[in-house]
Amino acid sequence: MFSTGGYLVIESFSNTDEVEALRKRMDQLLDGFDCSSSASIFSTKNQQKTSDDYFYESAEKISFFFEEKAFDDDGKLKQPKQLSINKVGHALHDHDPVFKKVSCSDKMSGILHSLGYKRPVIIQSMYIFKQPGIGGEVVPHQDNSFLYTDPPTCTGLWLALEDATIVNGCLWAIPGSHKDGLVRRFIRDDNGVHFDKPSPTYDQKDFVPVEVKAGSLVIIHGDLIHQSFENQSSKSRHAYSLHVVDTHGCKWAADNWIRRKVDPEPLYAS
Ligand SMILES: O=C(O)CCC(=O)C(=O)O
Ligand SMILES: [Fe+2]
Repeated sequence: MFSTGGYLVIESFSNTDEVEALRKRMDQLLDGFDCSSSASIFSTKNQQKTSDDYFYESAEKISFFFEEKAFDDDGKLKQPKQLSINKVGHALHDHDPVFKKVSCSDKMSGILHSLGYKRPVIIQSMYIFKQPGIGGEVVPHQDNSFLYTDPPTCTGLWLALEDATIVNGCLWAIPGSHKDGLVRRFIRDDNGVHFDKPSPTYDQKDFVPVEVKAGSLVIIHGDLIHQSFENQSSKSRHAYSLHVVDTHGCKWAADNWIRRKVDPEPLYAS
C-alpha cells in the first residue's frame, strides 16, 4: 500500500500503443538532436558537473544529458548518440505534444486527485534511458530534496517504457522510509548547487527491488528513499518520470534548482 510502503505499482497503466508512442517520439527527438552543439554530463554522484547553465535552463526546455561513461579519453562518443544519452529533461511534458498528452491525461490527474492534490503542477519530466553497459547509477535519494515545497508535496510518477528488472537496473526502495521525513535538501545559490547536509549511509539490505513490466506506473512518495544501480546488462531500461508538486496549501522554495520564468499550468484546481 502507498501509505505504508511509500510506493505503489499500477500495472498496465499504459497500454502497448502508449508506451510505443513515447518510445518512438523519443527516437525522433534524438534524431533531431545535434550532439556536437550541446553537451552536459549529468550524474547525481558528481553534483559539480550539474552546476552549469545547460542544467538550469533545461527546467523549461527539452535538453539532452550524456552518460558519464559515454566518452573516450579524447572526449569523443564511444557509441552512437542513441546509446549515449543518460536522460532528456526537464520539460518534455510542456514542449512535446506526445509527452504532454500522456503527462496531462485524465488518468494522471485521477491519480493525483486520489492522492489529495488540490492544484497539482508537473514541475519536471525526464526520459531516462539507463543505457546497456553504461547506464549510470542513481544514488539513494528522496525526490523532496530536489523539488521542495513547504510543507513537502512532491510525488514521482515513474512509467516503465521497458521491463525493469534487477538485471537492467530497476528501481530499489526502502519500504516505509517515507515515514522518517526529509533528510536533506539540494539548494541552488550564487555558487551553484549543493546539498545542505551529507547523505546518511543506507544499509543495502533494507532496499527491495521494484521490478515492473513495461506500461507499469510506479508512484513514489517524495520522502521515499530510492535508488537504481548501474546497468551492466545488454538491455536498456527506458522510463518516463514525472514529478508533481502542489501549488495550493504549500510554498515552492525559491532556492530549488528549478527557477521557472513562466509558472506551470495546474493539471486541475479543486
Ligand atoms: O530511473 C531511475 O533510475 C531513477 C529515477 C528517479 O529517481 C525518479 O524518477 O525519481
Ligand atoms: Fe527519484
